[in-house]
Amino acid sequence: MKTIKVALLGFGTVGSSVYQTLQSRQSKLERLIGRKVEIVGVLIQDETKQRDIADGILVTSSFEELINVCEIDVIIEAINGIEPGAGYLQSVLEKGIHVVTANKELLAHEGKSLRETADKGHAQLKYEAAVAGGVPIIGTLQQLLQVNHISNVEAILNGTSNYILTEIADNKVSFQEALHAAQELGYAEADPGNDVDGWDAFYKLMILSDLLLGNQPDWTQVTRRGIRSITLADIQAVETAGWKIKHIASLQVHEGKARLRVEPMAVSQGHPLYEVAGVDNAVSIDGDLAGNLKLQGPGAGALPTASAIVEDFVQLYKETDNRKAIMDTTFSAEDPSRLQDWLIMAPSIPKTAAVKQRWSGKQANSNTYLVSATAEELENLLQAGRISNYFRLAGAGREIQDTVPVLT
Ligand SMILES: NC(=O)C1=CN([C@@H]2O[C@H](COP(=O)(O)OP(=O)(O)OC[C@H]3O[C@@H](n4cnc5c(N)ncnc54)[C@H](OP(=O)(O)O)[C@@H]3O)[C@@H](O)[C@H]2O)C=CC1
Ligand SMILES: N[C@@H](CC=O)C(=O)O
Repeated sequence: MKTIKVALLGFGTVGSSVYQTLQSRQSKLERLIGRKVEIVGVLIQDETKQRDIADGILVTSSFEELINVCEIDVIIEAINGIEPGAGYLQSVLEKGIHVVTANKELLAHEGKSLRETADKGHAQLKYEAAVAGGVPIIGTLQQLLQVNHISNVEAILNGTSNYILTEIADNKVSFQEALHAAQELGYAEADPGNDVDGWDAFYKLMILSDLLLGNQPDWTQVTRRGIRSITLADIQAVETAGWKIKHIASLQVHEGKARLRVEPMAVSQGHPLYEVAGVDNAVSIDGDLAGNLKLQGPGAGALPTASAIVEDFVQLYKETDNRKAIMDTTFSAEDPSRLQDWLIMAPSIPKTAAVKQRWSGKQANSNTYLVSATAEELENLLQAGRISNYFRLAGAGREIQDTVPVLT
């Protein structure tokens, strides 16, 4: 069984997280792909930096050394900017080495030419991580929405901008403080101007344009506005009017013509992007058959981006047998003695009931109780005919803070 040999270009926020994910998911990868995966080399810029990389893996600042010394099946690229990455990827694709990249700036500029080289070299070029971080929008559009006519895509594509707008609105921090936090969290680009001036979302929109329309518009015809000029006063005024400011990339097709824009917009409650907060990205798609679909999740950061990259990597090799289970797990029976949180509809719950009663302080009416109880205790209440209905709690707010006996 031949081992798959992988080289990483870049060992920053994304590259190091891909490294850790590939190392820690060895057995899962082997089960999915049917082959061992070995990282053979890492390209970096600064050889003096301390890095947590296992002995035996070549760490070098010379691309030539990496390519000449290591036998490589797949290159995972996570460095900044167009060059030197574009030149590196052209040369490896020519040789038939597969590429997985997170680099949207490079793809927006050179995607077409890289795809042509990949075709000639019989190599694959994958780039899920380049648009919307951990949200699988590329795969969804490529594989699952091919028959639909897509008339409208509206998306939050820059995690840093969404994070900054949310922080200013919710925590009243300054623009600079919010940007600094986004940098600390590994969300921002090496040059954060790319984020806050709308370039990053613009590049991602161009990648979507390539994918959906087979081409990009004249860049000078595309509106591109960032979030730099937005103040807390703007945000508060817009929110008072019942709207929220969101940085949105859009692609609208009308009468056979596409219009692309990147701009801060005021969105109303009920709009698919209204509730998208923090570092989350979301893509809302209108398909003529599917209707409106929305994909949402972390749009930046080490692990979500590594997730998209490693999923792409698996797709390069995944056996065609899709009946193979994705996860290797067994089933567990309900533990009747485990305390769980429930919303119970009941006229009253007797003090004698073996239920530890807790009240959230948010009861909608006097017949609704939030209780913590085991499945057995709940069953007893049901048997006693005390409960008209019950629901296990899910989502935010299920941590009940105050412990107040409900009944006297
Ligand atoms: N951060 C995120 O959330 C996301 C980032 N991306 C994209 O992934 C890529 C990497 O981002 P990120 O990890 O955040 O960036 P970082 O700045 O954290 O890391 C960049 C890495 O690339 C290396 N590098 C830079 N220039 C060169 C060069 N000329 N030759 C060799 N190595 C070089 C750096 O080397 P050294 O360590 O020596 O400085 C570093 O290891 C970018 O294209 C970014 O747009 C995509 C999705 C999400
Ligand atoms: N800087 C980017 C990183 C992911 O693409 C962002 O904030 O979205």
